[in-house]
Amino acid sequence: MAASTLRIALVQMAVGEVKTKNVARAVQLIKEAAGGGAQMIVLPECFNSPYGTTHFPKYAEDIPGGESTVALRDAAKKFGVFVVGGSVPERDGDKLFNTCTVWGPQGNMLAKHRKIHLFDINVPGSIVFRESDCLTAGNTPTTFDLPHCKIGLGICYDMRFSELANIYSKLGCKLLLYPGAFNMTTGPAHWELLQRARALDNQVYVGTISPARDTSSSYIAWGHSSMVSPWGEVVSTCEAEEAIVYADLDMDYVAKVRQMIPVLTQKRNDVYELTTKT
Ligand SMILES: NC(=O)CCC(=O)C(=O)O
Repeated sequence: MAASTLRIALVQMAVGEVKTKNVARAVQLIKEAAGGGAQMIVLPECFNSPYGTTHFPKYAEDIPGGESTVALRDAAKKFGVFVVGGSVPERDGDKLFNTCTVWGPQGNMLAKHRKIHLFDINVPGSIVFRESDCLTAGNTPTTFDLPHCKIGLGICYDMRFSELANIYSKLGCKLLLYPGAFNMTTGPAHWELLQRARALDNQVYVGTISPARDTSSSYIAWGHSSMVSPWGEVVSTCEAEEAIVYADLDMDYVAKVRQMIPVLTQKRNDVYELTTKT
């Protein structure tokens, strides 16, 4: 494989009520994906806990130090891979966050992203959800570096906010990752559309990573973890069941797309400008 190519695995894992089983399953799937040649392995949003505001306080942990992120650190080191740990409910003093950690092959923590945009929606007759009933929002865009490229992180609802993706592209990211758990209302309508939009607008690869669908849970995830190319095409995907989605990302292709349609250098910063406050 060329040095500019990154083999990534998106782990759409089944998440149940027993935290220790979820963590053990994540480690097992990291091992399987590493065996499949993945250099970076990404887990879904809330991989250690069912997704729901009644569950978050019960499953929350300190970071670092909590059992779920310690298991990710150890797995990254044992299998010699980069691990993007989806998210876990994080406890920090009297506050809870929805937090993604990233681990390098030496067991070093490379990044920690707290979900910036909390999922508060009301679609009458379909779904009402208020993460802000128990979570606090993060305030900082998060990037980290692999030898292949800079990567930007968002968690689920963060994907709806194009400004965050635009900031990541402006910072030099060639890949954006969104562990997420869309549902049976917004999933079919918006999941792929948003992912392709973020990819096309910013001429980056975009990966989404969902839990597998569990029709017995109170919040039913849409699934369909996927990788989209900087051209806006879905290059790897799956349905709703547990799966590992592999994709070989060619970073030279990012440059080719940007050269052919150079929108990123054609911005009219004399007319408008994007800035970040952190
Ligand atoms: N976990 C989430 O943030 C869900 C976001 C979602 O479903 C959406 O439609 O946005």
